[in-house]
Amino acid sequence: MIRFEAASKSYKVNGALVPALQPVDLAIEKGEVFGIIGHSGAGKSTLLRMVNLLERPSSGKVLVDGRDVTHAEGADLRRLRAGIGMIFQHFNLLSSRTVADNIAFPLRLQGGTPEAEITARVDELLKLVGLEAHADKYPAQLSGGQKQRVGIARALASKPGILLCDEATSALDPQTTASVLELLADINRRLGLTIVLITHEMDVIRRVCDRVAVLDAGNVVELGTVADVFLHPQHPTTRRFVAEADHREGRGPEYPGIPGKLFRLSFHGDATYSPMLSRVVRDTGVEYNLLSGRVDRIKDTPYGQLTLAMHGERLDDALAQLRAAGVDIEEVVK
Ligand SMILES: Nc1ncnc2c1ncn2[C@@H]1O[C@H](COP(=O)(O)OP(=O)(O)OP(=O)(O)O)[C@@H](O)[C@H]1O
Repeated sequence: MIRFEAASKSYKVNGALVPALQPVDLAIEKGEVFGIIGHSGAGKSTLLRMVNLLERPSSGKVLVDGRDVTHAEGADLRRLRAGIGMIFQHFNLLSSRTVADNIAFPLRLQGGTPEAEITARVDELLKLVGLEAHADKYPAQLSGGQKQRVGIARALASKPGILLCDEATSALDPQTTASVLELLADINRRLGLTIVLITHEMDVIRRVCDRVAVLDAGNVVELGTVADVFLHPQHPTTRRFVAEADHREGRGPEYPGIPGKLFRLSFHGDATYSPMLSRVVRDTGVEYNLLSGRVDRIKDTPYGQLTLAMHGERLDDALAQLRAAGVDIEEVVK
């Protein structure tokens, strides 16, 4: 539904062209929540803003719903943008307008919608984002989380098929972040909306996204389902993001003198809650020390990750049994 075909971007700085994004090939499916993660300056905003042509690619193409929109102008561009909502880190609300008027703003700007219809739509959106009681307040009277809810309602006013989220939770505390992400997941499920979000936090990706692209210095260096990328990060940049999200320990020097080899065991889905480790340990007689562990969720699916030091004569057998039961095992170099 959204395709980048060798889409690149360079900016003119002091007369010289500076590359921000190398040619990117990427397909984002209808109805998925797609995350783009990268450090500051990696090119995330540039890539996101090419979807609604706030930035035009310097080369290559952008296709939305199968249509090449790279050079869309005038009415075509307006139609494209009406079908794509956007929310921002700092909400970008109009401070002199009430919540209801902020939400109604794009419909009034667009024109052609009768006022009674606008009022009904605003009521519906206020309910969707849980702000029924705040319609007549001004942005300054709202918390950050409430402001972002207004931003979301406003972005959905013209019933877009795509929602772009530009660091939408970066200015919010962890609890408010969780509730806004939950709202986005709910909207995705209920309205079948395609959501593309950019973030520098792996935890945001883990909570709501189906797939993720990792950007590094203008290149997509890793792309896959969140479970694959989160549990088996390949690129050094991805590994760093995952380690930050995990507060992960388990690298050699922290465990001097621990006998055996170190392994990271990853469980995903039903395997997470099955007692297979104790079964295998009993059966093979291997010994283990638990060095670190975490059980959590990737979107709606449980996962677990344990770092163990294991030793025993039948270690290979134990590893083979665990693998056969669907556990991913990675040896950690001490
Ligand atoms: N309008 C512009 N003019 C010149 N250079 C730009 C412009 N916009 C972005 N850049 C440069 O392009 C590169 C990518 O920027 P971009 O904003 O896409 O990265 P980002 O990953 O979104 O970073 P951040 O997380 O800090 O917003 C950076 O080096 C940035 O300085």
